[in-house]
Amino acid sequence: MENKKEKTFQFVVVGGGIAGVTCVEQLSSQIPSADVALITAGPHIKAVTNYKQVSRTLEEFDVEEQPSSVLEEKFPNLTIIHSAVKSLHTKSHCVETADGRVFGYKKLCICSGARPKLLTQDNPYVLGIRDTDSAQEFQKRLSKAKRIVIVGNGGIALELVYEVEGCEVIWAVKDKAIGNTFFDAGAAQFLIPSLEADKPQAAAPCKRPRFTTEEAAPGAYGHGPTDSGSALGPDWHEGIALRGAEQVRSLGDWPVYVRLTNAQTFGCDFVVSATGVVPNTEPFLQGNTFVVADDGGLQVDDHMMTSEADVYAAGDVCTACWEQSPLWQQMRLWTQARQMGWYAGRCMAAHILSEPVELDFCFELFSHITKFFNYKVVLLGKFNSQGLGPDHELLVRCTKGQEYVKVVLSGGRMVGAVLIGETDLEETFENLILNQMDLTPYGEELLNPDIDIEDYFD
Ligand SMILES: Cc1cc2nc3c(=O)[nH]c(=O)nc-3n(C[C@H](O)[C@H](O)[C@H](O)COP(=O)(O)OP(=O)(O)OC[C@H]3O[C@@H](n4cnc5c(N)ncnc54)[C@H](O)[C@@H]3O)c2cc1C
Ligand SMILES: NC(=O)C1=CN([C@@H]2O[C@H](COP(=O)(O)OP(=O)(O)OC[C@H]3O[C@@H](n4cnc5c(N)ncnc54)[C@H](OP(=O)(O)O)[C@@H]3O)[C@@H](O)[C@H]2O)C=CC1
Repeated sequence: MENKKEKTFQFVVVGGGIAGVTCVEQLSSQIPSADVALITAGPHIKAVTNYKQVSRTLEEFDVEEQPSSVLEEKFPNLTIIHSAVKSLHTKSHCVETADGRVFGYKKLCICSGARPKLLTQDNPYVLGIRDTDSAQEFQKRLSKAKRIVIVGNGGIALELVYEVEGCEVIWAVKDKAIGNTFFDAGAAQFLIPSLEADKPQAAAPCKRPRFTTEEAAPGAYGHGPTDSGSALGPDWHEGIALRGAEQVRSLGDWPVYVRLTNAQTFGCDFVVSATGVVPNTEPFLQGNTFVVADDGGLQVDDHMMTSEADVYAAGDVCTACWEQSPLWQQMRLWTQARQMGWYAGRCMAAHILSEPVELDFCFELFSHITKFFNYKVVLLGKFNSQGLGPDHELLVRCTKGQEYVKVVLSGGRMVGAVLIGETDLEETFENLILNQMDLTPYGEELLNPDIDIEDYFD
């Protein structure tokens, strides 16, 4: 391999998604003279735009698909190589691309993302949604569909059941409440009426969601991964019509049938498997000795380093295996991909410059801003009481159709919160979680709507 190397770069980053691009930007601005290469399978790169720090840990931004030349113009020492990495040779510090080229590295960061974890593989009637291509394929199929089955209860399913119009939607959920990855049953109950109501911008004329509470039978149907590009992100469905063909077919005439574990069988035009993701590790594992976490991600330490020397990883492909703050957990999200990519770049540069680097503050507190069913949603800390014992306490305030506020207390201290609607509480609650003040004296007054909580804690 050694003598096949076309060039050796100081830094090589694999993957043009948000983690890889942020890592490259960080490396290029920290050491402008360094030779940096970004190797990516897809034709475009993802860039963070309109970045806004909302509070100490909450951030909001847009994501834009851009031609890679924009990045190369910004950073003259950056080379972008459009090819998939086929193999990695950690001993000789080089990667081989699908078009047969070999590049050496001093430090490497793997940011190859993840792909949909489909119910079954290689069935043309089961789709996953990940990148622009798979979203377009979904839209094309939906335009002719009269009934679809959506399996899964996480972010993608929540977005789809709200957005899809003109097509009967059967939503197969194995939990008792909707949105289990983000919400508890109370928040789910608050959101349900939005599914039945007309959407603000347009009515949903033929939307007939039906809810089941059983898991899809494992022998359902599958289709191979279609995910060479980067993952979609906030507002991915804006600008693409998610409208079906409106009329319902007669029974007995469907291209595919899904049998659920509650013994019900549904015919449909196709199945969307919105059942989570699997990290893209394949080309990197073979011949190397990476330690892989239970969820299939490359294990990384508090410097984003994998178990292989000089190899870092960031974003959806990695699993955070450092001793974590009691208020943070990994979720494969846009924000964490940006934060990890940025921090990995910082660590790689610091290691080359022999400078110390400490775990970034953003990993102190889990925070996420998003939108579901047209409501602003803010999640902080252990928002779903993750990992807490039975002695934790919940305070809830709910105004139907307007807001849902839940606070998680442990030992009298706030450790998490769910804020749905325009509550304006995120900054105050973030502070209360970060400073771990004993809130026992305030009791339920904490959520009293007649008290201006911001003034209260000033
Ligand atoms: C439909 C959808 C909606 C979402 N909505 C939200 C949201 O609202 N908020 C939120 O926070 N998160 C959201 N997410 C999650 C978010 O998109 C991901 O967590 C994030 O994009 C991960 O970024 P990444 O850079 O790690 O990986 P990706 O974006 O997957 O990028 C991986 C990159 O690696 C490249 N690659 C892969 N293998 C190779 C290889 N062998 N060689 C070279 N290159 C390779 C790919 O081409 C790609 O460019 C959503 C995800 C989906 C699918
Ligand atoms: N607004 C946002 O922040 C959004 C974020 N995303 C992110 O994109 C990624 C992909 O989204 P998504 O695919 O929805 O993944 P998620 O991990 O969010 O959710 C997967 C869901 O599928 C369920 N599930 C898994 N296997 C089965 C099965 N065999 N039968 C029935 N249900 C099953 C899971 O249940 P269980 O948990 O019990 O295993 C879970 O409810 C995630 O990282 C997600 O966080 C996506 C869209 C929007």
